[in-house]
Amino acid sequence: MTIMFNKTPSSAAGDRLPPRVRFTGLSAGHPGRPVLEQLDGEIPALAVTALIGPNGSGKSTLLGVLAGVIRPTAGEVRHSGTRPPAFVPQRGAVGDTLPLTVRQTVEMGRWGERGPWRRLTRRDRTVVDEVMERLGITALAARQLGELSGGQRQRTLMAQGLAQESDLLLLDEPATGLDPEGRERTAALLTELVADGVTLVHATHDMDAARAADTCLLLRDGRLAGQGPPDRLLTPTALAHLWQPV
Ligand SMILES: Nc1ncnc2c1ncn2[C@@H]1O[C@H](COP(=O)(O)OP(=O)(O)OP(=O)(O)O)[C@@H](O)[C@H]1O
Repeated sequence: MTIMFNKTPSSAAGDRLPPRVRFTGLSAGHPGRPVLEQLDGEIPALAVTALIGPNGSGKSTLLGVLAGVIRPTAGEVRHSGTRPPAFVPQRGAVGDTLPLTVRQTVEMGRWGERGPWRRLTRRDRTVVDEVMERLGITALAARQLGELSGGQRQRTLMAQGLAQESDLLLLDEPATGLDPEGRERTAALLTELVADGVTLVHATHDMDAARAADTCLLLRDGRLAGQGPPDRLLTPTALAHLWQPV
């Protein structure tokens, strides 16, 4: 098993960018539970990739591997970026009872840069201010995480991810449970982030969000069932096959 970070991305003008992440023969899972089996694929740079598949097909596990929080049991994951990825988990995965305000939660996004016990610099505070403004949560700064609605908590976690200023943002179902306006704002934000130089991967059950992505990875029972642009990949036949019982 190998995980590599390449510090020198080649970006000669006009060249097709190398993928931000390439994985080959990738197997991974949880203690006593193998999930992903022998995946070969890539995450194109400066694009939105949607991970699609039924419940339990391995989307969150793949995000965990890309984020570096789950170690592959076999295969290779090769990163071409210069910064560690930022991972935004499903909002349900974050405890309601954590005694943290919204601002403190977003500030944790700077810990990778600063360490948890150091004072934040002026620049750190500016980054935190900017991402909170961008996500529309400035007015919630002093509220406890546990007092927020689902959508507000989702935006707070997203702000924490953005505060890391990574060039690879991994989002686990960022729009689940949001109202239509919230889903539209999330979709617009993803497009803006790519324009800002971020590579995005999001797991989703929302077919509109998947169709708006540049590329899709279809997972079925821990295996890669397809990879490519949504108009080619998300055909009625492919989707019917994906959701057939294994
Ligand atoms: N912490 C864990 N320990 C053991 N098994 C786990 C753990 N997390 C997930 N699993 C199992 O791994 C498999 C893949 O789960 P994963 O969360 O990656 O699927 P998913 O495609 O993201 O599902 P969903 O759409 O429901 O979020 C499932 O069988 C799940 O039960």
